[in-house]
Amino acid sequence: MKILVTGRDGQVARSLAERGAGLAGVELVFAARPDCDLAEPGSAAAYVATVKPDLVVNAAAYTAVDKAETEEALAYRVNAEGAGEVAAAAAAVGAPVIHLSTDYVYDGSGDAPLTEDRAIAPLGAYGRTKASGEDQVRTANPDHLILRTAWVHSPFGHNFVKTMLRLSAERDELSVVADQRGSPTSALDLAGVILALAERRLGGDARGWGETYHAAGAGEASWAEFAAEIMRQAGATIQIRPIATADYPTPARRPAWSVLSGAKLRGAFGIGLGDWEEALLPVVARLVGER
Ligand SMILES: NC(=O)C1=CN([C@@H]2O[C@H](COP(=O)(O)OP(=O)(O)OC[C@H]3O[C@@H](n4cnc5c(N)ncnc54)[C@H](OP(=O)(O)O)[C@@H]3O)[C@@H](O)[C@H]2O)C=CC1
Ligand SMILES: Cc1cn([C@H]2C[C@H](O)[C@@H](COP(=O)(O)OP(=O)(O)O[C@H]3O[C@@H](C)C(=O)[C@@H](O)[C@H]3O)O2)c(=O)[nH]c1=O
Repeated sequence: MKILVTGRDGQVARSLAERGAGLAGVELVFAARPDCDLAEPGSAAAYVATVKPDLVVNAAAYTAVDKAETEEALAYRVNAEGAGEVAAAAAAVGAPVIHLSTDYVYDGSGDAPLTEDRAIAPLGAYGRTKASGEDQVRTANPDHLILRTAWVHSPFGHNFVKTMLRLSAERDELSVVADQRGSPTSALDLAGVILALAERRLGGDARGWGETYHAAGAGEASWAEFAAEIMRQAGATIQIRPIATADYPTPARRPAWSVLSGAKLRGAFGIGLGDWEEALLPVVARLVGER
């Protein structure tokens, strides 16, 4: 069985490569950006038609949250139209698609873990383009799973854990927002869940497909608490100073509350991600070890 993953060099794709290496009966094919460029109409269709996968994971995306405020047309092309084209290309070869979306489709209201039936209302351009991407995937390929994840970190690419570790080597104190709460997620754990879902589907069990699920680390944290735990695990002595969002101005607005409930995914498939603090341990250990 052949699984095609777009966005070869991203955090989730590289985690899929690591977790999926040596899986019996599964061939993973990774599409690099030039070969399957979601910004180029027709590129995904041609690539998918050539590879003829049994299942597609769309892990490619425009993920620069602040930059998207001034590049929304490009972000829309990649995250909305491009995602729709990947899903349509999968449908054309009879393949189901697993598409990744984000907690930034929510407006940040709430004080209990969000469930998937909550109305979406993105605050920024990135979230808007991802919300539209969900719709385009649903329309283009009814045989889909949309997984909304959040606050993704890994030993790969760019992420908050790497930023915090880099800054901790340069400063004595770090100011980090304490009034945005969410669900830190290890891309490695997420990859394990994606592969489990894909294997079950390729084994012929399509129950639970055609739906949207949350797939994020269990528990919750503010960015400041996330940063403090990163420092604790890294053995760094730097002080994390909790601040308000207003004291850390950014071009894009971010949700104040985007803690995601994993109950629907667990109910449908009996799987989910573990506690975020535990999932962070191997990531921090690897990154500290690489220094
Ligand atoms: N990172 C996070 O915190 C979160 C991510 N998500 C979602 O999860 C998914 C995976 O995210 P993650 O792995 O972290 O993202 P990354 O930013 O690490 O990787 C995204 C990949 O997409 C590629 N890409 C960008 N533009 C294009 C394009 N035009 N055509 C083809 N490929 C392109 C990038 O290529 P290049 O390497 O050349 O830049 C990169 O390799 C995305 O859908 C994202 O929206 C959801 C919630 C949180
Ligand atoms: C670097 C830094 C950030 N912050 C704040 C800014 C922001 O509110 C929060 C996170 O900042 P970042 O810009 O690193 O993270 P951001 O790019 O907003 O991360 C998001 O990426 C996209 C792709 C998603 O889908 C989301 O789930 C989420 O993971 O931390 C500080 O308070 N202090 C700091 O020193």
